[in-house]
Amino acid sequence: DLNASEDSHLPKELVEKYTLTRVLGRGACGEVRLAFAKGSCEKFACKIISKKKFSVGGKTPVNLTSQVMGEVNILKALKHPCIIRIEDVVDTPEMLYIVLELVEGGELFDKVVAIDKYDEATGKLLFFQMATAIKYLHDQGITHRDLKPENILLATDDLETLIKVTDFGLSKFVDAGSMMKTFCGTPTYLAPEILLTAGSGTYTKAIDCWSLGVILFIMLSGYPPFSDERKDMDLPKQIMGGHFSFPKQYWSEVSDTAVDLIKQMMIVDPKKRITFADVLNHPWLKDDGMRTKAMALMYPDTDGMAPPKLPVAKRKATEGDEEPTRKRKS
Ligand SMILES: Cc1n[nH]c(N)c1-c1cccs1
Repeated sequence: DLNASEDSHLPKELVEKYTLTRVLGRGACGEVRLAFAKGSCEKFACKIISKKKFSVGGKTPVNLTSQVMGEVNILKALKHPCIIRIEDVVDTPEMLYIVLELVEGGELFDKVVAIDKYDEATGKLLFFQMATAIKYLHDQGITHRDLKPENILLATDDLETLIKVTDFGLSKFVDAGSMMKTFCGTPTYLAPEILLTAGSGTYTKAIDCWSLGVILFIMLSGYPPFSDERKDMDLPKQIMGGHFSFPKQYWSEVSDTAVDLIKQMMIVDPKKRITFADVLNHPWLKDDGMRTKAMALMYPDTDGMAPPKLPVAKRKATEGDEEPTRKRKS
């Protein structure tokens, strides 16, 4: 728990509204603490980001802060049952505090480790929610850029549960040295074009499709398509060459339709890769029973009937849109 001295470092604007307690997790951009709203005692997850990550030579460029705040305000406007909601943001010269919706089912990553792998029906139910959430983000002009099982949270401990995507849209700011950070971790979920175009920074929303294809591969088999344990080929070469397979030993119980979708999501050439609109129309997801269950999880108060689709205000063109764009100079 935070002791008084740590608490004293928190900004007044945060402390007057929330009590921060134990650490829930540590992400790439800082730690996440359990927070209680004063008065209602409603529980939240407070992400604490040190701006030192953005700073160049110890100074945080003012325009970068306003860009981050601009981005955070766009994210605050997002509203989807499978996307973690931003409740509040407190900005200070040194730190950024983002108060987020709390879910208590843990990370997809830990669940797959615990159960070895998902049965196909449950994997499809969770994957459909993820694809729906990312399609919504893309329709708002936002590319996630860092999809991995750690950024997919589960609402409950049940196998068939609502999922929540988190950590979207901020990654291009938090790791200002994004090229460094992008390449300092293991590129398990990284699309080949990021490795192939390193330095030019051109990328499109299709990178999210690749990453979600890798996640689906892992959910249905229990192991990753690319591994740095391979002796004959290093990880970047495996990814850029699309060197992955579906050995019978692990894939005999998985339908050909599911395998076909993974293959289409993990096409190396982003121009040939399936789009999210087509993912959602793929035969594997043409499953009314699954969709009824998903709708009931996403819209529980409306016996699964989705609310009417409201016209979405298109964001100005920004990074990650269809045309390959130059990544923001870091
Ligand atoms: C965000 C968020 N909402 N609900 C939880 N458990 C989180 C966490 C992210 C990272 C560690 S915990």
